[in-house]
Amino acid sequence: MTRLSKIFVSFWSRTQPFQSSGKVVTAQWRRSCASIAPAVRVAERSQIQDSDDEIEVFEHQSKRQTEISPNLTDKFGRHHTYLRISLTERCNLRCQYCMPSDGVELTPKQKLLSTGEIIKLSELFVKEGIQKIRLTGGEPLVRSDLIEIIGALNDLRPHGLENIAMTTNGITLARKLPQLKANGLDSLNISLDTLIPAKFEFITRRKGWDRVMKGIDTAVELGYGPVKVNCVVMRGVNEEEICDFVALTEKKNVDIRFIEYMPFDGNKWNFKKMVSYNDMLDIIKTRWPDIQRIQDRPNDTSKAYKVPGFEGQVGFITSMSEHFCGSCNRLRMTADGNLKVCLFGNSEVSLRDMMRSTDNDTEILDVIGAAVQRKKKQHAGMFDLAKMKNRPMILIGNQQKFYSLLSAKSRIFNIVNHFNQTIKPSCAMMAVRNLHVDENSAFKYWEKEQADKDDVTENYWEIKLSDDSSVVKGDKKSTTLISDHVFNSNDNYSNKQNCDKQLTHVDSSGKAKMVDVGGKNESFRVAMATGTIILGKEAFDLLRDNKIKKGDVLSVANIAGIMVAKRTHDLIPLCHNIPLSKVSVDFVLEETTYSVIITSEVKTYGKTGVEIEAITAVSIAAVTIYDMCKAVTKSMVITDIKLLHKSGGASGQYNIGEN
Ligand SMILES: Nc1nc2c(ncn2[C@@H]2O[C@H](COP(=O)(O)OP(=O)(O)OP(=O)(O)O)[C@@H](O)[C@H]2O)c(=O)[nH]1
Ligand SMILES: C[S@@+](CC[C@H](N)C(=O)[O-])C[C@H]1O[C@@H](n2cnc3c(N)ncnc32)[C@H](O)[C@@H]1O
Ligand code: SF4
Ligand code: SF4
Repeated sequence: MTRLSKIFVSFWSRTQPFQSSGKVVTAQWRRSCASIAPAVRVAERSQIQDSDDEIEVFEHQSKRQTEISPNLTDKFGRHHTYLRISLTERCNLRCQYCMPSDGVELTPKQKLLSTGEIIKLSELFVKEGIQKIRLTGGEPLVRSDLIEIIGALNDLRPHGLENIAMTTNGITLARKLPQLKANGLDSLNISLDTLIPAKFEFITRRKGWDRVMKGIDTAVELGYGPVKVNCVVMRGVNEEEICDFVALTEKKNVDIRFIEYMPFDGNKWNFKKMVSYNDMLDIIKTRWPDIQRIQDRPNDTSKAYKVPGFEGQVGFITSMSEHFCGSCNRLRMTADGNLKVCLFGNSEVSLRDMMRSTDNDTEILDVIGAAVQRKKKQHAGMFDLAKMKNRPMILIGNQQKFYSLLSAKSRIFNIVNHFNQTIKPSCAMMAVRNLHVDENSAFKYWEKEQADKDDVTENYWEIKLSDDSSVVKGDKKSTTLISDHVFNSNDNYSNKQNCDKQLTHVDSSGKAKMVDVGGKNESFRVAMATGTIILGKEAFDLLRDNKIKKGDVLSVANIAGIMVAKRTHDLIPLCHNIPLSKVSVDFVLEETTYSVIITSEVKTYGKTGVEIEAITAVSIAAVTIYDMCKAVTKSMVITDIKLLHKSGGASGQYNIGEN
């Protein structure tokens, strides 16, 4: 059968119940003979010969009766009724999976779409058949004209716009939502990857967990239902929290959507970090075996599930393991005005330039139509995607610029390398550790301190930064000064703590003692710790590719961390022997700094906390990595070991940065 006749059959069959994936689906979509014509023209124009199997196109029952323009119909018969507009490249978070810690180089303002241009393009698209517009970014809430834009979109309803939606990180949502709703915002998706505040700070590199939670609650209170919560699941980062997220749906009308981690330029995607739909479902089924698959909403990216009796629901966005390109109805507009017909496609056309050079809408529509025609049937598959060039999720700009931005951490790594050759390793360790305390500000402070010193004596060293070849000069004395600066602030903290509290591990005669915890109440206790080992390029590459001669480094380090957590009381003199209910040790490979970030989580139901166990697990995992890689290099640095989070017990919750 030729492709053309297949399309005819396909359209005819939509007026009948038809068979799909083994079950009968009643076609909700009705289309007049007249409206078939454009699709036939599409097929003729693109001269498609026998291609792969026909794509099933599911369209939802639209209140709108106007025809979808052929400009928005691709050669596979998919009607594009959903436009995602990125309003900005800027963001007040720095999620690890989305953007580098230093941010991305921003496009100059004059190259970004103005308010008027966004509204004009939206109108053009709506008149062609777009029924839903989602505002996204970057972070759409940082755009000051957001309320105005939503109001203007609201005015497009008579032309057929049915839904105005927004995806946000929720940081400033609670305050702004009432006005956004009043202006016409219909639906809300809010991103939240963890229920642990300290982990939020780790993932997003910023504080704000409680503000996001407040945003979610405000959205529920204002009647958004269900509020969709996006959770990108990454192995070793938050897959342990999947059930906690599901539990949230018991009392809240939220739709928690677990998203498979997707590869974008610069986000260090790695197959091992991705937790697949099936794996996530298995985890949930261990606690709720009766979780049920429920009807998806039309054109949803997610596969919907519900625990019987729970108010909300959960879903899985399976872009990697089971793509949903067959029912794709999406187009995207980047903040600098490029039309992107596929999230993973790298072909883009500038509607901004068209719009700025002509008043003729037909010319713009022709460009849109041609781009839609070029849309591929589906994305390339996760392994190929990982190798492809595509914008980072947040970045709207030039790829090379993005790559030339070296993170502060990689600058620090260069410094370590240099230190190791020129001054005492202990100084290097100190400087690195202190720069790590707050890598940006410490680095700037250090640069500022050294900027005026241009005489190089034997006590001075100089460092060439590989990103811009600039030279930073310093001396050993001032390295120590930086150390004093940072240590002092920490010392102040610990001195204060010591003043406030009596020493619990020393008796009245000054002799060390083990605290008697027999009288304490038992409670559920959790501790999380983290640490970093900087390996250097050679060892890092070998470890990443699992080619270290001694064996599978991360597996051995994982076991070492778990084992030692259980034996902590044998190693740390005054530590109690605590029955642990769980120990996990996870690793994130940081390509830019050639380092491994280790996190551990330890749980118990007992009379005393497990932070020492968590810190010990991280420490020994790091030392194990060192041991297994030392044949490759000896200049590895173990650094930044610290407690991230502690909860349970009478002393309350501790989150790094908060207390
Ligand atoms: N493959 C693919 N995945 C997408 C696309 N759009 C969104 N996603 C995935 O969906 C996740 C959540 O995106 P959202 O901005 O909340 O949008 P959405 O899921 O399309 O939202 P709804 O309109 O509510 O269906 C993203 O992180 C992606 O993983 C797309 O066009 N293609
Ligand atoms: C790019 S953000 C923009 C909107 C807003 N700043 C936010 O975070 O919700 C849109 C969605 O993409 C998701 N996302 C970003 N990078 C991703 C990745 N590598 N894999 C899967 N989802 C990702 C985010 O979690 C978020 O839900
Ligand atoms: S996912 Fe959203 S909140 Fe996070 S960095 Fe990207 S744009 Fe910002
Ligand atoms: S990958 Fe491309 S074709 Fe597939 S669903 Fe996403 S935008 Fe559509």
